[in-house]
Amino acid sequence: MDVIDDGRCFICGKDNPIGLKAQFIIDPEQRRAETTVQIPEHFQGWQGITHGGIISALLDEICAQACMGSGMQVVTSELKLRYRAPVPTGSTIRVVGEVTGKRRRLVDAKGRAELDGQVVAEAEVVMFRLG
Ligand SMILES: CCCCCCCC(=O)SCCNC(=O)CCNC(=O)[C@H](O)C(C)(C)COP(=O)(O)OP(=O)(O)OC[C@H]1O[C@@H](n2cnc3c(N)ncnc32)[C@H](O)[C@@H]1OP(=O)(O)O
Repeated sequence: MDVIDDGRCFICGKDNPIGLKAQFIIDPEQRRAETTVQIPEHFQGWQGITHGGIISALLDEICAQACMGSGMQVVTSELKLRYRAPVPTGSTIRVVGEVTGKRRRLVDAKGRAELDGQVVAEAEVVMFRLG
């Protein structure tokens, strides 16, 4: 399986006009990635509350970025999520991911989203290494 980054990812793509255009701080030694994003109003589910799928996508992406930042090309195989608190649209959240282990072609990672220092969602992710 080949994957291509053409800049149109709805989380990170610079060329996706309706995307979040997230930018990442990558620490390859710690196998860690971090981003801070403001959630636009049009990403709501319930009135005024960010859709859970958006939070999920951010946690998926940050874990993928932590893998890619440490030199591994991956796709997501499995994602387990815990939503701890609602995220109001318009708010700015910090999303952090890190690689926690490797098993043959599988890479384990975990991520968390924080609002004002409070963890609002956590994820455990299994990535599949390509190549
Ligand atoms: C520009 C930046 C973009 C960032 C993107 C963010 C990340 C994403 O959103 S990626 C997109 C979403 N993910 C996908 O589209 C992936 C879809 N899935 C697939 O393509 C395939 O299932 C894939 C590649 C994961 C595995 O494919 P395949 O070659 O069929 O392997 P498969 O036979 O299923 O598994 C190989 C081995 O790994 C094991 N395995 C795979 N996944 C898991 C898992 N989650 N847990 C345990 N074992 C697993 C299998 O059991 C198997 O083991 P064994 O060899 O012992 O039988």
